[in-house]
Amino acid sequence: MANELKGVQVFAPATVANLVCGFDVLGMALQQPQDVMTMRLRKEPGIVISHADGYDLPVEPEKNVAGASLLALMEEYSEKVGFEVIIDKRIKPGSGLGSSAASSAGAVVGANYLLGNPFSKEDLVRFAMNGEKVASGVKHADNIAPCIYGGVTLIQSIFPLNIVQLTAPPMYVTVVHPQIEVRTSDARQILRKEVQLKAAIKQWGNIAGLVAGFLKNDYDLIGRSLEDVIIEPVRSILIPGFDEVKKKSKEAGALGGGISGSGPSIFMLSKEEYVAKGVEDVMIDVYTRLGIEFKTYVTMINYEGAKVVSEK
Ligand SMILES: Nc1ncnc2c1ncn2[C@@H]1O[C@H](COP(=O)(O)OP(=O)(O)OP(=O)(O)O)[C@@H](O)[C@H]1O
Ligand SMILES: N[C@@H](CCO)C(=O)O
Repeated sequence: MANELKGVQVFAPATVANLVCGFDVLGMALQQPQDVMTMRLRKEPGIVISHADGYDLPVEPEKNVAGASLLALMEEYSEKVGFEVIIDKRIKPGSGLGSSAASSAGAVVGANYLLGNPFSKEDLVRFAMNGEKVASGVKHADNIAPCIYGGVTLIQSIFPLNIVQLTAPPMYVTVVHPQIEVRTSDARQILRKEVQLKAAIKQWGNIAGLVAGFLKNDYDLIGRSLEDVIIEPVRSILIPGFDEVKKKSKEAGALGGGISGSGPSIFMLSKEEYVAKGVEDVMIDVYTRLGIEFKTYVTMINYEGAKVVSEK
């Protein structure tokens, strides 16, 4: 039954995909930043998108990731419906913090609520993956799943979709976003298509170690497993200051970290808040010296996914 309310406000969190070693399979939701969306049911079918931010993103439904995700949802809904969507992005597009996923996930979470929740979370991930296809050319769910489920998620399989929610201990996350844009589509194109067996063995050992570390609340194991021998060596050259930030953050006590999603943001995990703040000082120092504009966040893992926060 469609909700008779005029509209809802939805918050959709930033996410860190890959979590260093888990390319396309692991992701985590952050408490900050979060996109804000206002959604209403329309009397007429169709999608009307507008923006309350200065990013000049497309308004055509099939070009905007929110619209593409809603079109997929509408195709499976039993009746003809229409939505109005106002997007206020607080997660900069192309940041590597799951900006596209937040719009895709937020749109389908809001629509589901307005329609009286006919769809499961897994359905919503499936719909929102159509947005990722628009943004990066490929359907992947490592930002979408944590954005919808919250916490840390594992995409065990994408076709058929199998999402595993992982428990994870509280962690502080320090993020630096150098203000350069790295498009996910470009950052995927530069990757090698073949992997050496030796590197693959190292990588799947690290993925298994990281998942075990989360489930066992074992911070040392988490730290030891935050290593990527396949993707990071190729992509990190797109991010000035990457090696220095990583090295000095670990010296400051961080468990470890790496490229957030496809970059350019870098994230580091810490067990304690004072360490996370010391890591932020490291990041500020590196990017100030490099003369590159940047933004930092000290935040935490977010155990909640995108949600309706108020009815309007
Ligand atoms: N509503 C939207 N929000 C964000 N990006 C959008 C939206 N609609 C279309 N796009 C397009 O998607 C691209 C941004 O997605 P991209 O995946 O490159 O960045 P990201 O989501 O910040 O990074 P990552 O997926 O690595 O975390 C841009 O080309 C942008 O124009
Ligand atoms: N797994 C994706 C996340 C970015 O959207 C990548 O690294 O390309």
